Amino acid sequence: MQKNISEILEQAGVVPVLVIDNVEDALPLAEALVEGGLNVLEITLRTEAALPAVERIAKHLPDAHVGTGTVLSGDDLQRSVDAGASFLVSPGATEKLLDAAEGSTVPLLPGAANPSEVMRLLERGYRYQKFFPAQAAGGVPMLKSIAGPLAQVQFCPTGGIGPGNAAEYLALPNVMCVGGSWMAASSLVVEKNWGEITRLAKEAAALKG
Ligand SMILES: O=C(O)C(=O)C[C@H](O)[C@H](O)COP(=O)(O)O
Repeated sequence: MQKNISEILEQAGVVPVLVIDNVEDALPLAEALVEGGLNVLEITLRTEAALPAVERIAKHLPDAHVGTGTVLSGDDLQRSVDAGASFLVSPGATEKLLDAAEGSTVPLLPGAANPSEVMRLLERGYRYQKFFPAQAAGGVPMLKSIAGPLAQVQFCPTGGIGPGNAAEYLALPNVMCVGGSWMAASSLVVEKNWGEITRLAKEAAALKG
């Protein structure tokens, strides 16, 4: 259910959240990010190209840990596992999704946005959670407040995080990594500007401290 997810995410520091429109971009994009020092990649299931992209990266880039994001259902979960995803990320959590994840060997990082959601996930055994949408749901002050009563939970905040505020999140004791799309903006992917993506990835990787 969540076995090994902390090892994958803690060493990641920053997790690029990717929207891939063209499967041909998958390998050069992943290579550019790995070259910049970011080797844990989340590919959102928002495009037709997402699952073929996961397959390609899982097969050809052993240095990368590729997972899927926007996992909303048991079906999304199964298709991700079949494509070779090594972790699964959901923006929230439903009972149906959590039931489906119980039988999965690939770990799930479910999302929570407030203390009740965090507690519900804890009841289901999830000590590692995505905090989404991080900035809109209260950002760094919210995570500091949650750390009081719910200190045992480690978060990967995502949503509205960029080079200007990522370090502030990463400095919190209850943050194991942050996620974000800034180092692989769609304009850079459309231009195939892999060099700039590597440069931004290097900057992001340096934030780990
Ligand atoms: O698709 C999912 O599973 C999500 O939860 C959404 C992503 O985490 C955000 O889209 C990334 O947010 P930005 O870095 O603000 O672009």
